[in-house]
Amino acid sequence: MSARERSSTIVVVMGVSGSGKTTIARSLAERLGVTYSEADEFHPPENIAKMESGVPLNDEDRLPWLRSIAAWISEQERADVSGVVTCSALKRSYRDLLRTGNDGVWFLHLAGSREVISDRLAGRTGHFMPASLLDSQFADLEPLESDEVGYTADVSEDAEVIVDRSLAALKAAGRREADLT
Ligand SMILES: Nc1ncnc2c1ncn2[C@@H]1O[C@H](COP(=O)(O)OP(=O)(O)O)[C@@H](O)[C@H]1O
Ligand SMILES: O=C(O)[C@H](O)[C@@H](O)[C@H](O)[C@H](O)COP(=O)(O)O
Repeated sequence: MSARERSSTIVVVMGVSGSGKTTIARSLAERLGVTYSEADEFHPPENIAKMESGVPLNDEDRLPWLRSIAAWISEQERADVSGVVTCSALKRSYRDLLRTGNDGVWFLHLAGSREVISDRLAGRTGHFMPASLLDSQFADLEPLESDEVGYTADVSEDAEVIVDRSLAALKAAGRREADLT
């Protein structure tokens, strides 16, 4: 389907662990009135166990996980349904995999300093991801590039401000869902 024919949008909320993906994605999905999905639920159990034990995932570990998320996105697009999904999508090659064949993908990168994000992880409880993996997340991170469709938000802002700015960026990009908010 060409960009002109495309009508649904899938917002992929990306960034390192603790950047606010879950917080922002939930709120964005609610404001847009669209379906929401959490990337952590697509990990095979061995990936979760690996992260829990303090070992970062590598490209090989992430491949089946990214393929499952891409399949979810394709399903929404085939049904012409819009949605929001969290996915760290740290590397450009991961994002290429997610957008290939999925014309409606629009990335929202939650970008911030190691200091701010590490403070937030220190305050988060009940999550399998250890804060000790944050350095490896930053080492893998390749920020959203200028030719990639989407928007980069500053995580030091309040969540409501990030959501408002993201909705404005979606609207500026001509995505119909944002007109309804
Ligand atoms: N913009 C924000 N301002 C302040 N705290 C935030 C913001 N976004 C997220 N948080 C808090 O930071 C922590 C990590 O956010 P979370 O949504 O779990 O990130 P991720 O899903 O990327 O790991 C949570 O405790 C959350 O409440
Ligand atoms: O690619 C990865 O290394 C993981 O997907 C990782 O980026 C993700 O962040 C974890 O699943 C932790 O979950 P949170 O991002 O929700 O902290």
